[in-house]
Amino acid sequence: MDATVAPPATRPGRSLHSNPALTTRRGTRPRPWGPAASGQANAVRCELSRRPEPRLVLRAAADAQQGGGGGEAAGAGRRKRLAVFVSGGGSNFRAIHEAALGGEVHGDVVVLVTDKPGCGGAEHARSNDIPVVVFPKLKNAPEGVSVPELLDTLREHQVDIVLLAGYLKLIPAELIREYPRSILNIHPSLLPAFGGKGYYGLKVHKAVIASGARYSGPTVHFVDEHYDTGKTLAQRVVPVFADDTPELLAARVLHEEHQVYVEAVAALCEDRILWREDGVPLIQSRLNPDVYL
Ligand SMILES: Nc1nc2c(c(=O)[nH]1)N[C@@H](CN(C=O)c1ccc(C(=O)N[C@@H](CCC(=O)O)C(=O)O)cc1)CN2
Ligand SMILES: NCC(=O)N[C@@H]1O[C@H](COP(=O)([O-])[O-])[C@@H](O)[C@H]1O
Repeated sequence: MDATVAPPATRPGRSLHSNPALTTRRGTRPRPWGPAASGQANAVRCELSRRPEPRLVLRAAADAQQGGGGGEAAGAGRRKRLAVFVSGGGSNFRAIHEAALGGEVHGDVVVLVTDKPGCGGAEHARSNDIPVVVFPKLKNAPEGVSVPELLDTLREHQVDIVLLAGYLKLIPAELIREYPRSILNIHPSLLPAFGGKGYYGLKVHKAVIASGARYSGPTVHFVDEHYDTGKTLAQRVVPVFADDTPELLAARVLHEEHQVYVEAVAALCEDRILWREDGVPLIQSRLNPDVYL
């Protein structure tokens, strides 16, 4: 499918989602977020600035000669088979698993991969009869599999989509090639800021606070050969407060992670990811196919 979408002016009757340029209204002093506010549901008052929509030339993943979601209409197609990679507690894994069981995600977690077989994510998998595979093979995890063995295991489970959820090892290029435009990661900062080697867990939030940034939030991105350099698919924004600790900020970001990752995974499972001409992936709204997020 190659849908060229012209600006609204020439397309009466259909409106595209305007990219909101969040600006405070002239003369309005931005109000503080959250607890510092006067108890109202405060946010910076914004107005949508309607700019002429850029011409969107969109292609479904299949049409872009890539793997990943096919070209079926949104919501069509069989349930996707998911592999989730974790290294820690696995709260994002659990959010995705619960969304799959509850019907929000049109897929099923069929295998859990971890470098830490005793971690919370692996425990959750075992208690839900989801097979656990250890990767990579390490001194303290001799039961780990090699890259070819991992690929064979994912094929045996007929995995369609790979989801990294707090996994702390570099995904090898062989896996990237096997699953083009079908591997997602959740990172706890607004990439490209505060990403790359050494940026994981509380280290990310410590760096954000030390930088003086006033906003942070999670990024869902496609995975390429390097840490955190793949194409951004979705983000959420949270405030950073003056008295924040890394733990407080981590909890605020994690809450948003659980929602934005489930939304992104749901879109990938329903083939609602379209690729803009310049290579940026967009989520097609489930409610209105003319809206791209
Ligand atoms: N090929 C890719 N592999 C992985 C990606 C990716 O984008 N491409 N994302 C990471 C997840 N991640 C950030 O989101 C990330 C994880 C770990 C590190 C890191 O510096 N790791 C340390 C080792 C830490 C440990 O073993 O305890 C390191 O490599 O020295 C950075 C970013 C998952 N894989
Ligand atoms: N750079 C990778 C990274 O820092 N990932 C982060 O690890 C945490 C895992 O939590 P979870 O195990 O509860 O999902 C999450 O905050 C995730 O964004």
